Amino acid sequence: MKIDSATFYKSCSELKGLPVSSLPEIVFVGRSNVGKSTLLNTLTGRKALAKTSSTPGKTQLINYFTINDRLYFVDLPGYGYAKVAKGQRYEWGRLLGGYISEREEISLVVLLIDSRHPDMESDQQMIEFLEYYQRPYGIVLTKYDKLKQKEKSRVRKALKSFSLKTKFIVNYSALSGEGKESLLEQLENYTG
Ligand SMILES: Nc1nc2c(ncn2[C@@H]2O[C@H](COP(=O)(O)OP(=O)(O)OP(=O)(O)O)[C@@H](O)[C@H]2O)c(=O)[nH]1
Ligand SMILES: [Mg+2]
Repeated sequence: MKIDSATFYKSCSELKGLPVSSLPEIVFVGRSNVGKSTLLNTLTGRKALAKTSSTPGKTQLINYFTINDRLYFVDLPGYGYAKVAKGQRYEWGRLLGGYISEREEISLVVLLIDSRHPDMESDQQMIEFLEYYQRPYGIVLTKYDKLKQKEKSRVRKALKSFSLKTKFIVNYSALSGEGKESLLEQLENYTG
């Protein structure tokens, strides 16, 4: 797909605040700090569309962006960040889990996994969750620029053992732009 326009639409702190429109939603999930908001910015070519931070836990709400006036990209709070207060973690988990399991408009979940750590338990749990609720999902390996050559061949192997139902695996670097075109091509199939 080609992105002609991308604008912030709204933030939701509760499931009942989600938009009532029936546009398809492509959702970006992953551990805190994996690069979800950064990916949204590089993918849309809008540097400051989504707020990013080097400190985990930046995105705390469900953020909607309107793409080409016909679908939404949705940026979610990350999971797996131990330093977040317990009550807050519970709250995010509830929001995240409720959204993914119940939201009918979701056409694809893009699961971002740090290419340096492809075997985190929380990511495996997310994959199980997605498969349980029969959500179509694809995997993006982020921060690919940080990998050494030797590590690159190891990553996919590690992933393949537990992510059998993924629609795609794309290597992505926000720094070099690697993976951007192939991810856009994959997303084309889920624009409704
Ligand atoms: N080297 C490198 N750094 C990246 C890449 N993508 C993201 N980062 C850095 O990773 C950090 C976290 O990025 P965010 O996009 O804010 O991460 P997030 O997943 O939205 O995090 P939360 O909102 O806390 O869940 C920032 O310092 C980014 O600059 C990448 O492809 N390569
Ligand atoms: Mg974020």
